[in-house]
Amino acid sequence: MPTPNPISTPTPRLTRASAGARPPAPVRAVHLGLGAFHRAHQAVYTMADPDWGVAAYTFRNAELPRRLTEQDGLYTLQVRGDGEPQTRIVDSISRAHPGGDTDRWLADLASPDVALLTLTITEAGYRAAGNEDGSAIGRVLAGLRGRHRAGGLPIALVPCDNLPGNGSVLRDAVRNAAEGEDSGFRCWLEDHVSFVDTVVDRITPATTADDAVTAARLTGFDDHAPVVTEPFSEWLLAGEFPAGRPAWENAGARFVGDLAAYEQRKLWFLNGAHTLLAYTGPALGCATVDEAVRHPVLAALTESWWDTAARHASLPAEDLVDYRERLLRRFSSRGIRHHLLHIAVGGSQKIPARILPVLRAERSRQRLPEPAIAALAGWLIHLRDREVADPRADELVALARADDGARRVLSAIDTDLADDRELVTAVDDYVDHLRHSVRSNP
Ligand SMILES: NC(=O)c1ccc[n+]([C@@H]2O[C@H](COP(=O)([O-])OP(=O)(O)OC[C@H]3O[C@@H](n4cnc5c(N)ncnc54)[C@H](O)[C@@H]3O)[C@@H](O)[C@H]2O)c1
Ligand SMILES: O=P(O)(O)OC[C@@H](O)[C@@H](O)[C@H](O)[C@H](O)CO
Repeated sequence: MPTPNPISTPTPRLTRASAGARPPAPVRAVHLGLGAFHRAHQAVYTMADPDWGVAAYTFRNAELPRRLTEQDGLYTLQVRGDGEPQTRIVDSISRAHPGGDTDRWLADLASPDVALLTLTITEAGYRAAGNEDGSAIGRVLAGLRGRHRAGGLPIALVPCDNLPGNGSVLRDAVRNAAEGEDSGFRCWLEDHVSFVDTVVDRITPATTADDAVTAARLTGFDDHAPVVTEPFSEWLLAGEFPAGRPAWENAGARFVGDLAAYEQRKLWFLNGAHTLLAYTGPALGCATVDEAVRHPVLAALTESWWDTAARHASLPAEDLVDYRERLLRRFSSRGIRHHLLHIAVGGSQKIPARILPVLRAERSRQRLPEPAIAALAGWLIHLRDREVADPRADELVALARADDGARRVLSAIDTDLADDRELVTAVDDYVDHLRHSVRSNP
């Protein structure tokens, strides 16, 4: 006998009403660069303080804010370790807007209720000058100008991108962009705008179509904007919040006096290893971080990178041992499929902060550290063979494809290293070595 068809009820769309969520909190924080990471990190910390709601803006994307608006700002966070994912409905985004909604942006930044602006605009976002049409820095400057005119209440700017001294980098970018402005506004910027330094950490890959299917299975809601992330999360901040801030510490954020040692640990050990794997992994046939750290050659290179970086790091050796062990577990997790080619974007902005400080320290001791050379050689292959997404792509691809490509590419990021013949030869030899490895392990 045929089994009768079960009566299927449609999965309800995720909204505040269907999920029984609280009404949106009043907007007191603005975010620029609404993507996966903001939703897995800052928005989750802000949930710990129900008095604070976020108005979140993308840079250009209009689709994500449309989906989030249809869901009253709600979305599912899937936290994936090695077992069944845990889910959480995040409700701190009160409004979502496309970056092109300029009137709303200016009104939000001028609002006396708004006390802070967080940013995830990628490393490249800090490069573009404020006067470049529609640049992130230009938008921030326009917002601050409007705030100054509207009464000039103080505000904190909180960059959450993986850059050394991200608060200072943002302050310099805003100051430079404001050079032609009137002195009243420039003085207000100095006195009333605080630039907070942060170290942010939570591995959050780009969302895939399957993630929505899993979210529906786990929560019973149809969610068009889910995010997948890992269990680990860290947020360290140093700076002033002159108009107040959410109680982010309730969710584990830490406010510290000096970030330098933590920043070095994060950028060298986590992001440096990611950068190394992003450029060597694809050359050895690996697509994701977890695959790469299971490849014996890449696993050995990663350990060797950490040994090399540890020789020059400021934190005590025992802290670094713990950190490395935990990193290896995070990188190996099968719950997170973190694509190497996604991490490979923007090498010209990342290599100088993550690989070169260690390389310079090693060269000053006449050592040729294999993992740093491997990262540079892998980057060269990437520039020669792949479609390159980098703010300096045109220039770098042309340099990489020239006869003495290694020297030329190095000269674009550090002229002293480009004059180091032993290093240039080692990078060239490593390119041959990687290409030979691919041929031997197709
Ligand atoms: N994803 C992570 O694991 C992670 C962890 C720590 C820090 N971060 C930081 O967050 C950033 C964003 O990561 P994500 O996962 O949200 O990426 P995403 O691709 O989901 O979103 C990126 C956001 O940045 C905007 N953007 C892109 N180019 C820009 C530019 N030139 N100027 C201004 N804005 C720009 C995009 O429009 C989008 O809103 C990263 O670049 C990194 O600095 C990410
Ligand atoms: O574009 P990047 O290199 O800044 O980021 C890619 C990953 O290395 C990064 O997003 C890490 O997952 C993150 O920094 C973990 O906290």
